[in-house]
Parts: sequence; C-alpha cells; structure tokens
Amino acid sequence: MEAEKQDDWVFMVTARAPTNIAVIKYWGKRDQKLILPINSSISVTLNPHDLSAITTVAVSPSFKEDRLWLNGKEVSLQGDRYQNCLREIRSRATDVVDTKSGRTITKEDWQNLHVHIVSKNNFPTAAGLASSAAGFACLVYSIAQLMGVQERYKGEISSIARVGSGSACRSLYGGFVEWEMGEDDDGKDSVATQLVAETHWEDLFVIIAVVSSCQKETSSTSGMQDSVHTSKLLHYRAKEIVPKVIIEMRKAILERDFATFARICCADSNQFHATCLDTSPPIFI
Ligand SMILES: Nc1ncnc2c1ncn2[C@@H]1O[C@H](COP(=O)(O)OP(=O)(O)OP(=O)(O)O)[C@@H](O)[C@H]1O
Ligand SMILES: C[C@@](O)(CCOP(=O)(O)OP(=O)(O)O)CC(=O)O
Repeated sequence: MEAEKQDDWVFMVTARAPTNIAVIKYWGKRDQKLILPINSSISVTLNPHDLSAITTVAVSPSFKEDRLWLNGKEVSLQGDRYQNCLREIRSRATDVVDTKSGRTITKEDWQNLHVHIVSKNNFPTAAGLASSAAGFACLVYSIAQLMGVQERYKGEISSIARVGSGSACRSLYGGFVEWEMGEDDDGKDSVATQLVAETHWEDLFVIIAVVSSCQKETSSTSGMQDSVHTSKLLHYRAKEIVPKVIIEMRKAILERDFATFARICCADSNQFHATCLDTSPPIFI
C-alpha cells in the first residue's frame, strides 16, 4: 500500500505551438536520419490562436510506457522520429522541482520515468498545412519544459524538433524565422533563428484557404526524397538560387517591403512546384 501511494503522483506541462508557412521552401534532405536539408529556408509563424497544436505531457511513476494520443486516438510512438526526439530530450533532462508538491525529479529519475502525451491540432492533420511542424515543435517544447532542458547553445531545442520534422524547427519562434541548413555532419549548426519578432510587421496578414482537409497522396517526406533522387532542377535551385534569394528575402522582411516580399515568395512557391513536376514520377501538389 505504501509503495502504491509513493507512485501516486502526476506532474504535467501544457504548451501550444503554431504552424508556419515557408516563404522560401525547404525541399530535400542531405541526411534523412538527422533531417538535414539541402537548402536553408525562411518561414512566417502563424498566430498560435489560429492554426496550432496543443499538447499536454504528463509524467508519473505509475506510467509503464511512453504513449501518445493524437486528436483523441492513441497512435504509436515507436517511429524513429518520435523515438529520436524523446531520446534527445531525455539525454538533456535536469533536476526539476514540482513547485506544487515540492517533489524533486532528478536527472537520473527521468531516464526511467515514462510520459503520456496528449495532443490536438485545431486544423486538418497531414493535409498539407504543416501539422507536423506545429505537432513536433509542441511535443519537443512541452517535454523539454517538463524535463527542465536548458539550451547549451542557441537553437538547440529547435535542432531536436528538427529530428521530428524539418519544418518543426521553425515553429519554435514567432515572427519570421530562418532555418540555416548548416554544414556539420552532426547537424549542430542546422538550427532555426528568429529573423524578426511577430511585432515587426503587424499589418501583414496571412489568409489560409483550406481547399481540402483530406490526407495528401504524397507526403512531404517521401516526395522530397523522390525529388532529391530525380530532379536536376532541385539541385540547381538549392545550390545556385536559394542562397541568393534568401539574402533578398531577409532584406525585404527587414524593410517591410511587401512588393519585393510577395514577388520572391510567389517565385519561390512556383519554383518549388516546378521541382515537383520535374520529379519522376511527377508530384502534383
Ligand atoms: N499534434 C501533433 N503531435 C504529434 N505529432 C503530430 C501532430 N500533428 C501531426 N503529427 C505528426 O505529423 C504527421 C503529419 O505530417 P505530414 O508531413 O504528413 O503532414 P503535414 O505536416 O500536415 O503536411 P505538410 O508537411 O505537407 O505541410 C502525423 O501523421 C503525425 O505523425
Ligand atoms: C512544402 C514544405 O512544407 C515541406 C515541409 O516538409 P516537412 O517538414 O513536413 O518534411 P519532413 O522534414 O520530412 O518532416 C516546405 C517547408 O515547410 O519549408
């Protein structure tokens, strides 16, 4: 009985993370396991009150395994992406004091405790609206908060979200965000940084028209790898075009130059669609 009582506690954290829309697109990986891209990208983070994921993560000695419920249904956490995120966060856990109960959960305790994660998206999942970006950013952020993870270098938590889904690293910050592709093999320098805060361009509004909430035929993950293997245009874009337009886009954002911003954004989106058509077999998005 006494042992049962000692196990009878739960400690939890809730977080909300918005989705983001790329204005210079990420498409293609140079390392699939670490999710390292072939080009840098820039996105705008939406207002968390519009399109977002809300995640509650709880820990208790009575939990026998890590579990996830997504939009009311239990889903497997066994996939590499979830396992890689959990492992990276656990390895950075620190001593945490639950201020309500005064209980300390030590760095060592976290290695044996299990989490239950409940998440809900307030917009269609896996339908092309970057649910994986909001979902993994939220999951990583909330577990990192729970386990008292402190960044040892700027963007470290974004690099953990990145191993869940590339675009998720950009959802850790508001405003305009750049995901630098980086050069290191271990991905340490492939992190997101905020270019400007959400207050920088307050009269810029994003209108999202949901034309279909059905699950997509081609996932971004498999589609972009097909492009890497078959589209020469994609490699030309990544090497020759993106490095230049990233500089122009940063400037347009800093100067709130809407005409230039819109021109580059539309051209990049069209070019992304062109690489999809240049893929074999072609991807129709
Ligand atoms: N709130 C969430 N919590 C945890 N995982 C999530 C969450 N939302 C989505 N996911 C994961 O992301 C997957 C969907 O990612 P996918 O890339 O297929 O679609 P998308 O991100 O909505 O679309 P796109 O990448 O084209 O914008 C889900 O199957 C699930 O594994
Ligand atoms: C077209 C995109 O939205 C593709 C996003 O792809 P994901 O980030 O969903 O892919 P994975 O890293 O394999 O999870 C462009 C972008 O957001 O930059």
